Formats: sequence, structure tokens, C-alpha cells
Amino acid sequence: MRARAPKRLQSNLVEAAAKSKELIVRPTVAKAGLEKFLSKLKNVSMLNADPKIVAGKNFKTIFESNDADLVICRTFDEMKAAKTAGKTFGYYKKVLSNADVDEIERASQAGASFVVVDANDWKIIPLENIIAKLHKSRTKVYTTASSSKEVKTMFSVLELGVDGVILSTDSEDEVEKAGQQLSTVRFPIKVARITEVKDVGTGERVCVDTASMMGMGEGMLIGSRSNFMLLVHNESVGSSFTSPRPFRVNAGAVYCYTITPDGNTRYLSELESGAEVWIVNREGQSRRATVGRSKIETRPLRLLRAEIEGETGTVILQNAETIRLMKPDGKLLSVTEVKPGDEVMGYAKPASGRHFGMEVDEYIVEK
Ligand SMILES: O=C(O)C(=O)C[C@@H](O)[C@H](O)[C@H](O)COP(=O)(O)O
Repeated sequence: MRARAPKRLQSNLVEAAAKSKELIVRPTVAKAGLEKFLSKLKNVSMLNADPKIVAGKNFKTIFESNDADLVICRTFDEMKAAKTAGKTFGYYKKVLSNADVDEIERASQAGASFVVVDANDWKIIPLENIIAKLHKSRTKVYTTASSSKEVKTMFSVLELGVDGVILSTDSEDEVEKAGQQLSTVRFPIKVARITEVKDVGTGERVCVDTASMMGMGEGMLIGSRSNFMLLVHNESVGSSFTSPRPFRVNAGAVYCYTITPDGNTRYLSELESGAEVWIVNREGQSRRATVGRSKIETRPLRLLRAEIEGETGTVILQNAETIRLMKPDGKLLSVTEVKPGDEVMGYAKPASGRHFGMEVDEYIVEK
């Protein structure tokens, strides 16, 4: 069972929309349902709709009309007229060939603030070419999508992604899901003081092998409680005995929690190919990564108990040199070296319950 992001977990964290990216909604609801639909949209400031129809609704508009905040032009003559009228204007183009890509580049050179790239069959490669040509210009690249999944893909084309996506939809859930692609979470990372280190026999631990390369300072938040986690570093640091595995976090025992981008917690044992996890750095900045594989194997385990500003919690990790925590000065500390009194980085908040990963306001004691 997967559920929508519980608001309370998200509100404890600082949600930050990626600044330069925009989600624009093109409402496809019937006129009678428009008012209700618009009233439910959160974190959307721009509509691809006739300004006459959405006047007074507190949205900016991008449309083929001189009344729009951003005027979409379909010809170079229209662009000239919009420029003369002092409007912010852009160029719409259906892209079917490289000649269309060249035309988009010319529109940018002619002063278009944005281009709306409408592509049907071949979408990714033409957009890659257009982003490569325009990413150093002042012209924003917008494209169209009809689902939140498509929005996600468009925002990651050629790593840079498009600057905006116009999502045609009549579903506020789809708008919310698409909006989640734009937001990252800043976790309030704090100093955790280790209070106990104990070898706890063998058990199953999970190596989370992601489809992303991690660098120094990045890892995953892992804990026995959803509200108390330590930052477990990735394996980009090799040793004389091991090669680096920069895509991997040897994360912890199967029962441990991590927080995922949908705002829920997941047990490490639940993470499988295709799942999404947060990669977090010691400043608390997060980015999404997709799990490629998780490896569950039986290994010796070590329990760490720690304290963060009055909250205590534990985590059980594999007891081996390759599993490292992060110290406040950024240096790494291997699980095999850690001792009471050491300081590492972690995340804590007051206790709350969890039901199928969703945060629930109920009495709960986790030891
Ligand atoms: O088996 C172990 O012990 C480990 O899991 C340590 C890991 O942290 C390390 O990544 C592992 O030894 C490498 O295994 P490989 O299957 O990727 O070669």
C-alpha cells in the first residue's frame, strides 16, 4: 500500500522548490468545474489558460493572448508585435524535425523569453538538443506533458531538465504528484552523541545500490525509529582491501527505516529495484535516487545508541570497516571504530506513530 505524503512529516522539514523550475497547469476540466479545480491547486502560480476565463483567480497566465502575463506567439511576426507592445513573449513550436529545432534557436536569438516545445513521438532527443543549444541563453525551455510521470522525465532530460512543464490535466492529485518532482527536502541535520556501542550477533543487512553516483558527504538517513536516524555514508571511499562502490549505501539491518521522497518511511527490507530514496548530505540537502538493487545478506551486526538534543534512538548496522558515519567536521568514522562519546551526524524529531509508513498521530513508544 503506497499513500500520499503525510503533510505533518513534510511540514517538519523545510521543503524547497527548485527555484528555476516551473510547473504550469493547463486545466482540462469543464468550465463548470474550473473554479473548484483551481481552488485545490497548491504551489502552482501559472496557468496555461485564457486570461479572460481565469481572471481574478490569482494565477499568472501563459497563453496565446496579449492579455496574458507571458504571451505565446506562433510566428516571428507575432513575436515582433509582442516586443513592440512591451510584452514578455515566447515562441511555440511543434517539433517534428531538426529544422524545427533550428527555428527554436532562431526564436531564442530573436528575443523569445521562453520557447514552448511541443513534441509528440520523439520527445527526449529533440529536447536534449534544444536544452544543449539554449541552456546558456536567457530563453527558458518549456514543454508539455499529460501525466505526472511525464513531468518527472521532462525535468530530468539531459540532467539539466527543462525550465518548465505545462501539464494538461483535470486531476489535482496529478498536479500534486508532479509538484513533488520539483521539491526537495532540507533535513535538519544535527550532532548525535553516541551513548552505547554493542555487538548484537548476526542478522540480515541491506546494501542499497542506487542508480546514482554519490560523493563525499552524501548518504542515507537510517534509524530504528522514524524520528531518529543517523546519516550513514555511501561507499565512495575505498580502502586497500575494497574497491569503492560510490552508488552504494550499506545502510543497515532489514528492519531499519529510511525516509523516502513521497514523505513516508520505508523499511530497508522493502526497498527494491525502482524504489526512490533520499540521498542526504551533512547540510541536510537531499536529492532523489532510484534503487537499482538491494542486496540482503547475513552479516555480523552492531547496535549504536545515540542522543540528539534529548531524543534517543538506535540503529543496527553491519559491523565492518566499509560502513561509515559522518562526524561534524566532515570526516568519516567507521562502525568498527565508533565508541561512546563520539559525535556523528543525524536527524531527530519528536516521536509519532507510523502505519504502513504514513505518519499517524498516536501514542507510541519505540525502544
Ligand atoms: O560483504 C561485506 O562484508 C559487505 O557487505 C561490505 C560492503 O560494504 C562492501 O561493499 C562489499 O564487500 C563489496 O561487495 P561487492 O559484492 O560489491 O563486491
